This record gives sequence, structure tokens and C-alpha cells, in this order.
Amino acid sequence: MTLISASHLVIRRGADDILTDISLSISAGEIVTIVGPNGSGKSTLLRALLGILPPTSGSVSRKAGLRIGYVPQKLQIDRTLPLTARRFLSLPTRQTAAATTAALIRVGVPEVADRQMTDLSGGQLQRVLLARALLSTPEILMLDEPTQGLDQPGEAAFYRLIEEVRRTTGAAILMVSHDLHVVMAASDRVICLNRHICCEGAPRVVSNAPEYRALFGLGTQGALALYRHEHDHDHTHDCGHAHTAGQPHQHGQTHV
Ligand SMILES: Nc1ncnc2c1ncn2[C@@H]1O[C@H](COP(=O)(O)OP(=O)(O)OP(=O)(O)O)[C@@H](O)[C@H]1O
Repeated sequence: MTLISASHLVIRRGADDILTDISLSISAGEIVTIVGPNGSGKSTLLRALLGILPPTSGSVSRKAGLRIGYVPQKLQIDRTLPLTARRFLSLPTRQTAAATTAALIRVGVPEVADRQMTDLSGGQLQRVLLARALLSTPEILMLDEPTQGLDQPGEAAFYRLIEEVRRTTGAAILMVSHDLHVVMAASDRVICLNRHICCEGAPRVVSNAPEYRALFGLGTQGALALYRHEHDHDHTHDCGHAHTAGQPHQHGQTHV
């Protein structure tokens, strides 16, 4: 079942097309990761799919009544405003103490309930944001670089949690990530964005550890090098190679 789809979506700001001709769909229960360089439109795409940003042209459609849990890239909290984690979970929809306690237990940080939001560590804050998103029992969770600023064990733990959420709730996950580990280990499908959809496909299992480590050092470019993807358009795109329309192909090595 399709939860969200975009058809020939264009988002323009001033004279600039931030997104051009984006067509995609997200199905129930799948984990899809959007990768792409800084400024490639990843956050803009999430916001357009959420319905926060109206399309300049093209369209976005969401299943009727779709419940979306959104974890934003940044959260601005006024340092002068006292706000405990429990209270934060009750905004904007009021929740019972039992519900907020259960949500914090679920994401593994019950001890932060009465702490100030501004005092939480990066990893605790991400979990509280996830807890709030889960309180709406979402059919799809949308996460914008949810592990930014976390160390590697923190990232790994957070993504294990995301996978568990998918397993236990069946929610689809759509996330933006720069992290090759995530792209490789946790996604059913990867979408490479550079204002248009550069390419997309299933991540490939990497058995050769030294190669994996070497490519991991290349950041997003490394990630792009390591998954299967199919092209449906014909140009020499920003992934740096030419190809022919209608000829899906598989990449096994770098294609920078
Ligand atoms: N409201 C706006 N007005 C004008 N330009 C904008 C606006 N919002 C975003 N942009 C521009 O659109 C482009 C895409 O931004 P976006 O934040 O979607 O990229 P991103 O891929 O998420 O980047 P990053 O990886 O750095 O978070 C950038 O060049 C940005 O400056």
C-alpha cells in the first residue's frame, strides 16, 4: 500500500528550483533513506512530503488520514523556558502521565522524564523526539538526520531502535542520513538526491570489510558507490557517469 507519493514535484524559491521533477512513492513498512550532498534538497523534500511546503508544480499525495510522526533535524528550545521531557511529550497533544512514561520506557530513557529538555544529551534528546513522534502511533516516521551530533555507538543504538520500531509497529520509515552504516545496514531502499533524483535502489551487502572501511571514509560519495540502483533517465548526472535510458545497471565499485 502506498502511503505517500510525489509526482513531478517541483519546489522553487526565487529563481532557483530547489527540487525538480521528483517522482517517488513510499510503501507501508519499508525503510527508505535519502542521501545527497549538503544543499541537495533533502530537508526540503521531507517538508514537501509532509505537506508543510506547497509544491510549485507537480503534486504530493498522502493516504487519506495518514498518521505521520516527524522528527525534525533541529529543535529550537528557548533556554529560558522551563520544559521537562514529560511536558514536551504533551505538546501539542496532551498525553497522560502513563502514556508519556510508557513512551520514554519504549525509547530507553525513562530516567529523563523530569529533566529539562535543555539539559538532555544529544542521544537522549533524539530519543525524546522519537518518543513524541511515536505517541501519535504513526504509519510512517519521517526523520531528518536523526543522529546528527551523536557518536558512533549512539548512532548505532538509535538505528537499532528505529528498526525495532518498524518491526514492532510496522511503520514505514523515511529518513535523511549521511551515515554509510545506516544506508548499508538499515535501509530497504536508498534515494540519492541532488535537487533531482539522481538514482535509487536497494543497498548491496558488503562482505569485503577493508573495502567497506575505505569507502566509509568517503562519506556520502562512498555511500553512493555501494548500492545497486537503476536509472530511468538519460544524462551525465551528479553521480558522475553517463548511462542510457531504460538500461538498469548495478554498480559494485566507486563511480566518482
Ligand atoms: N526558504 C528558503 N528560501 C530560499 N532557499 C531555501 C529555502 N529553504 C532552503 N533553501 C535552499 O534550498 C537548498 C536545499 O536546502 P535543504 O535544506 O533542503 O538541503 P539539504 O539537502 O537538506 O541540506 P543539508 O544536508 O545541508 O541539511 C539549499 O540551497 C537551501 O539554501
